[in-house]
Amino acid sequence: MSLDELREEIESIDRELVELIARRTYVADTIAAVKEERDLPTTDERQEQRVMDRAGANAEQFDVDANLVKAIFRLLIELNKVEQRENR
Ligand SMILES: C=C(O[C@@H]1C=C(C(=O)O)C=C[C@H]1O)C(=O)O
Repeated sequence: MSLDELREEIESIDRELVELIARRTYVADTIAAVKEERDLPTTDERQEQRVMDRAGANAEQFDVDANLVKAIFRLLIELNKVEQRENR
């Protein structure tokens, strides 16, 4: 594969990543509505821990750096909480 072709592959993966981030964020909107209905706080630390543990396990399964993947998930969780707070 040429450098240009490899970069095209990266470009396509980057687009998919953004699409997945958008989908995760859209779900947060629905979660915000459910939490508001049930009078629950935006932050759920036990759920965050489950998400982080799962991210670490998935990283190991795919042989990528677990700390790096967890850092990305920390950002995704914060993004979700900002979105949820804006929607309640
Ligand atoms: C999405 C939720 O809200 C928050 C965001 C989370 C996430 O982005 O995974 C996890 C827990 C909550 O602090 C949830 O409660 O599931």
